[in-house]
Amino acid sequence: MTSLPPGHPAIPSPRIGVLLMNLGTPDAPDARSVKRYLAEFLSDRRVVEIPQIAWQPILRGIILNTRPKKSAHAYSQVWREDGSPLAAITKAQAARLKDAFGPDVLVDWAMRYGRPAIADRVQAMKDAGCERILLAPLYPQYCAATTATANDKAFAHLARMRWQPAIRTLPPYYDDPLYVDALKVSIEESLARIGFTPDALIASFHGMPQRTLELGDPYHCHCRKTARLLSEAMGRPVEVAFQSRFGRAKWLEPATDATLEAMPARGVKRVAIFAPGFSADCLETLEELAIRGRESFIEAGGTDFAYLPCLNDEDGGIEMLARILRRELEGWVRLP
Ligand SMILES: C=CC1=C(C)c2cc3[nH]c(cc4nc(cc5[nH]c(cc1n2)c(C)c5CCC(=O)O)C(CCC(=O)O)=C4C)c(C)c3C=C
Ligand SMILES: [Fe+2]
Ligand SMILES: [Fe+2]
Repeated sequence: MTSLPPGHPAIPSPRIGVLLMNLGTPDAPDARSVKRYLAEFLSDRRVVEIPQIAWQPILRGIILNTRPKKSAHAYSQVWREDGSPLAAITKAQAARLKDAFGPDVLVDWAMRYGRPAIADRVQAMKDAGCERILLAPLYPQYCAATTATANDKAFAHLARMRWQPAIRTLPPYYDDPLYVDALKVSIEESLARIGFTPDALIASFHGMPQRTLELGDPYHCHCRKTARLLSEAMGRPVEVAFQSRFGRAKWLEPATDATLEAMPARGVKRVAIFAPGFSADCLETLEELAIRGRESFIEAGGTDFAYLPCLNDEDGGIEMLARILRRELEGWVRLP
């Protein structure tokens, strides 16, 4: 607190908001909800970079008539009592960070697609008196299809305000020692629990089209650097693979599924796989890696498979997020 002359009324500290933003998820694991979610997600020009005039007929005519049923089944396999894992974990992260920052900082969470909507939560912060807001896309590696589109959505809402709050955005933290160390500690703790010594460690990142890399998106380099720093920190090799291919275009390689299927023939029969690009476990980790990845690895002749969880709302991950967010709040508020 700055010291005030005697008798001067206390100046209320401006309220600060921290908005955690993640990708989004359907409201329920049924085809209707998934269709609504995918229609919004896959109409985002940051995500599918094909001219809308060519893309919308494919999306509306084919994809939205076939994919929702399949995806809904996948979601139903990982759905929790408190909802979609991505939403439940992001909510828990916000609750824990609230405790870390004390009463001067309002911490909330929102999703780029679906609910809670970014515009609604930015408006709620403004209505609560936040004059300064830190937008925090929870993606360690920058990708226009994730980081930029989340920020865009917040800015689109701010564009409608006469009296805007001041804004900062959390930079990507793919090479931050705090992040790399949190990953190392979490992975080593998980490895101590799985009951076997893996022949290989695989870092599986979400993929994106190869063309996006050629157009200058730094995502691929960010993923590679995270894996290199992690491998150096752990003193052991970490293989990189890219998962969740979507559509017919060429995506980043090597693909996680092909990597897992090829390993047993190379003599790699025990693997541990983790997903450092996801700040919370979700469909892509719990279903694609932990369920389908295991099945295809064992079918290909593997003997032991372990999926190691994301940082989620565990102590190490929350402490890391609190510290990187705190750095961005510097000068805005004196924190406990
Ligand atoms: C972490 C980074 C992510 C990048 C990069 C990314 C790119 C990307 N994704 C699609 C298509 C789909 N992704 C889907 C789910 C999904 N994707 C991410 C993260 C990234 N996506 C997360 C966290 C999730 C999980 C959401 C959940 O509810 O748990 C899906 C939907 C599920 C399905 O039907 O399979 C699609 C589709 C593209 C085209 C893309 C391009 C750059
Ligand atoms: Fe995705
Ligand atoms: Fe690269």
